[in-house]
Amino acid sequence: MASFVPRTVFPTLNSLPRSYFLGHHRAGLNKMKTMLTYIDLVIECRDYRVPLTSRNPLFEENLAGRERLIVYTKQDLGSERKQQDRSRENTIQQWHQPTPVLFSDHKDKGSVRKVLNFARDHAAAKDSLTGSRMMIVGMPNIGKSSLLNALRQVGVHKGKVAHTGAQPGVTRKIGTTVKIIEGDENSEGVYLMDTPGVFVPYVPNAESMLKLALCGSVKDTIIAPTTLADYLLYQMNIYDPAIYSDYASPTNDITEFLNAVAHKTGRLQKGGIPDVEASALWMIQRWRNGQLGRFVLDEITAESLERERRDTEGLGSSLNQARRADKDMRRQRSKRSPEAG
Ligand SMILES: Nc1nc2c(ncn2[C@@H]2O[C@H](COP(=O)(O)OP(=O)(O)OP(=O)(O)O)[C@@H](O)[C@H]2O)c(=O)[nH]1
Repeated sequence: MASFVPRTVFPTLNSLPRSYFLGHHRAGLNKMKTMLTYIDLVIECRDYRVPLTSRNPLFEENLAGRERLIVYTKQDLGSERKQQDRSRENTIQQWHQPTPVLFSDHKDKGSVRKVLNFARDHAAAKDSLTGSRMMIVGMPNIGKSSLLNALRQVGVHKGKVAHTGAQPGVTRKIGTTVKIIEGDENSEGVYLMDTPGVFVPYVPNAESMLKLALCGSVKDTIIAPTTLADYLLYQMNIYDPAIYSDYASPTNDITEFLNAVAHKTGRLQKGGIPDVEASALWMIQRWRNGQLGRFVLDEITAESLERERRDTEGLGSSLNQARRADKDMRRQRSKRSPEAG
């Protein structure tokens, strides 16, 4: 029997939107800038599955001058092969030096405690009677509010305060400031401020947009579910096609794959026609929940990290240029196909 050969490249989709920088992202970022004078530490979240793609240069440019801790969230969703994970994490930590880096899973108290210990040490070094104020920032749906809730739970044993959700944009305004470490006779304790997710102004290539959408940073209405599922199939095949063996045989054909999933899971329309869209959304959701393999989407090597730094340099400051380019692209796309907008 011929062995299965996965695709080694995903087709370039020039018509894919490359921007998702919304009004409340801009407003949120502006507000964060005005709050910066009150902040001692910025906790910047990035997604463990896309360490490169979830970097938003806007934070570095706009929140400069404050110490930063980078936390890679959703560690549990990107790890299955422990040995590889550790080596990847070491490479990431070296890349960021001297900025400190931690990895978190909001349900793992050990990893949450590491963030708390960092915050405690940082506050202690400041040695202020009025305590310490920190701000948590990151791309939409990256897990900021979940981490804030977990820090509060582990730190001061109080329940959830910030709303969380599986779609981006649950937090739309700078709002909840919560105590995460109790004070004592020397200090008032540590407070953390939640902020809305801010998307990168312009995504450098279509594949990065697919990665961000797959990880949930973009609303599911922006990219066709079958396109996203095709990208997921491409990534699953590179990782190990056996992870979907309950639903389909190894394939590079998204229609064949979704038809098989629809039949296997009973997602059929009238007359037994496979509901490919519902099947696509279901597969994407399963992957997002870690039920369809846990693996990262960004290749992490010293070279890929350096390449990414070069590619995204200056992207934050070229916001207007990025917006114009995106508008042009949309205009061209709607001329070609009215349904693609
Ligand atoms: N498996 C896993 N899921 C997580 C983790 N952190 C957050 N999530 C999930 O990711 C989704 C988004 O989490 P939120 O905390 O609402 O993300 P946010 O960054 O505050 O989102 P915005 O409101 O868009 O700014 C939710 O479904 C969370 O349950 C994590 O460490 N592991």
